[in-house]
Amino acid sequence: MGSDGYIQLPVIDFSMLINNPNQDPCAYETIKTKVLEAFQKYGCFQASISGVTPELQNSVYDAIKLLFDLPVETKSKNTSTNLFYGYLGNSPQLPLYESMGIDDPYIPEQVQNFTDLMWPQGNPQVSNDIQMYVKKLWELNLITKKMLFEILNLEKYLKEHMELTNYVLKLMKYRVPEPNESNLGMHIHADAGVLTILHQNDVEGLEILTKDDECLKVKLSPKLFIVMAGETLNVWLNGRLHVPLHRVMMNKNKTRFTLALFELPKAGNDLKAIEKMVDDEHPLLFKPFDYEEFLKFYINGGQGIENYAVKAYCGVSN
Ligand SMILES: O=C(O)CCC(=O)C(=O)O
Ligand SMILES: [Fe+2]
Repeated sequence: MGSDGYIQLPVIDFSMLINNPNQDPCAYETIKTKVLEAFQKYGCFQASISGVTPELQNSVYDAIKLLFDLPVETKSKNTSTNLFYGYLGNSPQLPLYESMGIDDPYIPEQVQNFTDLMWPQGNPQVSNDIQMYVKKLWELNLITKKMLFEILNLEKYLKEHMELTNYVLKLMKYRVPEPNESNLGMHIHADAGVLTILHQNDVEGLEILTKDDECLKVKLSPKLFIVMAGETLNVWLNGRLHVPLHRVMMNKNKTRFTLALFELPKAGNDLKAIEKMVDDEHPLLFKPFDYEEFLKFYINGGQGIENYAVKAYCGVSN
């Protein structure tokens, strides 16, 4: 499966699809199949998309670097309605890690408010670049979800499920470990939400645990975005996909920056399997749950929590 400790993830080209009125229906169908197969086998894939120029990417990463160079008092002004998504840093558990989050980042004013908070004198360039970048990540999220629901014959459930979630853009930094420090950037975990779109700068570090229990590195390519399934998606689909466990290990002497668009459930909704996904062959795997209640359980170090936290919370034991 892997060579030289690297995982060979499927690479799927979306560049002809998004915003293309002359889209080839055959190409669309082929990609749909690839998406489903990738999610079933790996729980993730790498996507290429159009409209993200190297200039835009460089400019966004330059901006992130400037952001993390701001004083802690300024960075701490970044708060989020989603737990864990406001400014985080200096954690004894994850000393290398620092992050900031922007709620509903597809709304231009949200990004603008964030940059105004960080740079009270304004920074329209950074704000515009982040907005453009988020738009691309968001389009990729939407088309992936649409394809997945279509290929599973769940089109009629798509709209109602889209109303159950919101988005957070997370900007992350991993500093280089000191000689006496562990190089663990982030503990092994599965993402709890629906879909995550990840992009990193020129420093590798993401590792994925395969179904064969091998922890393999993801090969870096500035042109590729990682699309990853989260546990909530698998609750909706009653376990039809693989949800990958992953972690970050810092292997190089270079600071690592990551951008991630997380799709997360809104509080106050019952998250449960779509009826069509439950039958004799596929018995119910998860009890309905509320994301906020799950987070409370998680924070309190809930019983039985291992790497698959949602499964530990609402998995049906048999
Ligand atoms: O930085 C990365 O590449 C991964 C981050 C991650 O897994 C997460 O924030 O859930
Ligand atoms: Fe993650």
